[in-house]
Amino acid sequence: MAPVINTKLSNGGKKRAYVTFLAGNGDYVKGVVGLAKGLKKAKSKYPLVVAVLPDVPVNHRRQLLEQGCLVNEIQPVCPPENQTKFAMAYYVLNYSKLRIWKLVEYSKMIYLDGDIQVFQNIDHLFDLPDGNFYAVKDCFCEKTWSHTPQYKIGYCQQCPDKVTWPEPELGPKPPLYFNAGMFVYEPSLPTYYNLLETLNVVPPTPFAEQDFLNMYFKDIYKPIPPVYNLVLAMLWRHPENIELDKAKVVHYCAAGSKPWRFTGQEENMERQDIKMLVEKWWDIYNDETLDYKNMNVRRKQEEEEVHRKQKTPLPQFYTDSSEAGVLHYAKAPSAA
Ligand SMILES: O=c1ccn([C@@H]2O[C@H](COP(=O)(O)OP(=O)(O)O)[C@@H](O)[C@H]2O)c(=O)[nH]1
Ligand SMILES: OC[C@H]1O[C@H](O[C@@H]2[C@@H](O)[C@H](O)[C@@H](O)[C@H](O)[C@@H]2O)[C@H](O)[C@@H](O)[C@H]1O
Ligand SMILES: [Mn+2]
Repeated sequence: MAPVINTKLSNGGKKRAYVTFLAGNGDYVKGVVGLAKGLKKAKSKYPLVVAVLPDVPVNHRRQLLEQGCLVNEIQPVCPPENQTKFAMAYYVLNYSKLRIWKLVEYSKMIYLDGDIQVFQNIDHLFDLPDGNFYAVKDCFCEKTWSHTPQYKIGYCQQCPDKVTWPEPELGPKPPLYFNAGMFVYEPSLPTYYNLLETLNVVPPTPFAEQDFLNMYFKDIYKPIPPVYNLVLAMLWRHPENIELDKAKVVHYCAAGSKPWRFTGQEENMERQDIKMLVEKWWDIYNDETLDYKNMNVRRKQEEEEVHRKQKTPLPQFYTDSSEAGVLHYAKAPSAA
């Protein structure tokens, strides 16, 4: 019997963090910088880990460090050789997201795509019961789904009664399917290694790692409300399911909606709600008060103000170490 490996740190592994994924030397780094600033504006109390592929250049990594991100280099994950035509050619690199299951210094993490913005605090999602995989249901109505039977018959899980699933012809209804741009999960080495082993024997499919994760976690997947991952296509496909002003997380995944390369030319990009959401993204991206270096200055000023108001001297610890010029550890009072 193999010894049970304690994959959690000795401190009970209660560390939590947000995590995103960055590949290449292109403009997605802007998405991640925007996400880092959005989490700060939403006063999240957890850090943002950025899992970067080796091809992410040093100056992009520096930008992320300057925003207070924890940059963690990961190796690519390549699916087995296959003739599959991915819905988007670059989806093949998204399999590398699977490396985030190896981040076992954290007991629970929230994964967010780099084209996501967090407009309201979602830290409470870390308190969801362990042992499940939480994510928002996707929509099958965009033409990116034209290869699927559900698209062909006009079935979508967002409105399952509109076109009922024809079991006699197509067999059982597909299980609930989530968008893999945002999910709450628990890093685990056994799960990580089993994910990679399973990937080697499962043929790739058009939505790459999103299809794979849906297959792998289908028994523990628990849907959470769309306010936690507003897939933009929902605005024109299922407006009845959306209350835009309540959206805490917006996912700029519709074709042409990436704010940092927005032209407004693609289908649906002329909509006022899309333009408003893109503008909201830029307001955060351009807000210099959210830059980490400025936040540190502001935090120091706030602390000094508190000490001034309380007329309390700085703790002895700081004055000693500054005189001694070295940091020494304050001795904990003896238990005896
Ligand atoms: O050139 C790229 C393409 C994708 N990504 C990362 O992979 C995620 C998934 O890709 P994308 O969001 O474009 O897919 P969509 O949600 O639009 O289908 C992105 O959010 C980024 O975090 C990246 O870093 N560089
Ligand atoms: O690699 C597959 C990707 O699949 C998903 O995006 C899709 C999906 O949402 C479709 O339903 C939409 O129609 C489409 O626009 C959108 O790009 C994830 O957002 C992304 O993180 C990633 O997993
Ligand atoms: Mn995305």
